[in-house]
Amino acid sequence: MSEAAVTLDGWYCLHDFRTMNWPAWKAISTEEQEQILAEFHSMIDKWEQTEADELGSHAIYSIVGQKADFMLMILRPTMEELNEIESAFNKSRLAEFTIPTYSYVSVVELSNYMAGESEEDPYQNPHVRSRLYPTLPKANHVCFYPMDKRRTGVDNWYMLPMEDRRSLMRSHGLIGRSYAGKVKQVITGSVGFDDWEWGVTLFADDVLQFKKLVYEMRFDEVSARYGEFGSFYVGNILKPSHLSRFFHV
Ligand code: VOV
Repeated sequence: MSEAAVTLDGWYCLHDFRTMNWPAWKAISTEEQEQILAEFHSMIDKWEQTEADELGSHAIYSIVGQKADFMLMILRPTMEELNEIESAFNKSRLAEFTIPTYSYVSVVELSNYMAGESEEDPYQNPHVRSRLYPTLPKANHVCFYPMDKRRTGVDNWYMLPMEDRRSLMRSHGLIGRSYAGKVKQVITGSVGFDDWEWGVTLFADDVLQFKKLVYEMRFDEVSARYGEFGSFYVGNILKPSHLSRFFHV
């Protein structure tokens, strides 16, 4: 049996994708739309307070293409809190005008492939903590997709010796690092939680950097040989101050 990777696990994560029922939204009065958006704004105000208190984080992006109109990404210390937020949104008036199209449940994950031999408790290390409990960047763009590592025939990631996986991940990390300052990644683990093994959420101010990074990684062995990918979602930041423009019909 291969040595299992040991993970450090941070905040729980929900990606919630919604499509707007624009015909229904258009059918109500402007006044009613304003009341509904005010309720949504007060929900976001609460999330912002939680983020300021460093007890969670969130991101709201409009999604380009027909897979969804917008995405809520929520990070919280417990699965119960994620569920409460999801449920509060579903009970809000705005939700009556949305159609759920996709969701993803996971937890922020760091693996020990790059970890050194240290006696310290990684959960006390400020750098590790900032990655396990991140304040999501307010970058112009987001890119989300779920992925697996292959388990077929000779290409079985889970049967590779730890040392081989470590060296493959080192090469992966080097490519990633060359995008420092351009793309920020949040890797969330979802084994036992959702249909794929990881969620990959990338943030960038220049949307083209997603394509460049993902493409470059396709040629790197860990992605070329072992990566399997789900649907990609790409979008633009939806700042609270721009919500009325987004919902204006
Ligand atoms: C923005 C750049 C970037 C950087 C710097 C980076 C670095 C690193 C490091 C150093 C490590 C290992 C330690 C840890 O931190 O966990 C990882 C880990 C991981 N990555 Fe990564 N990755 C990036 C980016 C990045 C992308 C774009 C993808 C998608 C792959 C692709 O082909 O589309 C990805 C995937 C992953 C996954 C699924 C894991 C977990 C693998 C496992 O088997 O456990 N990742 N990653």
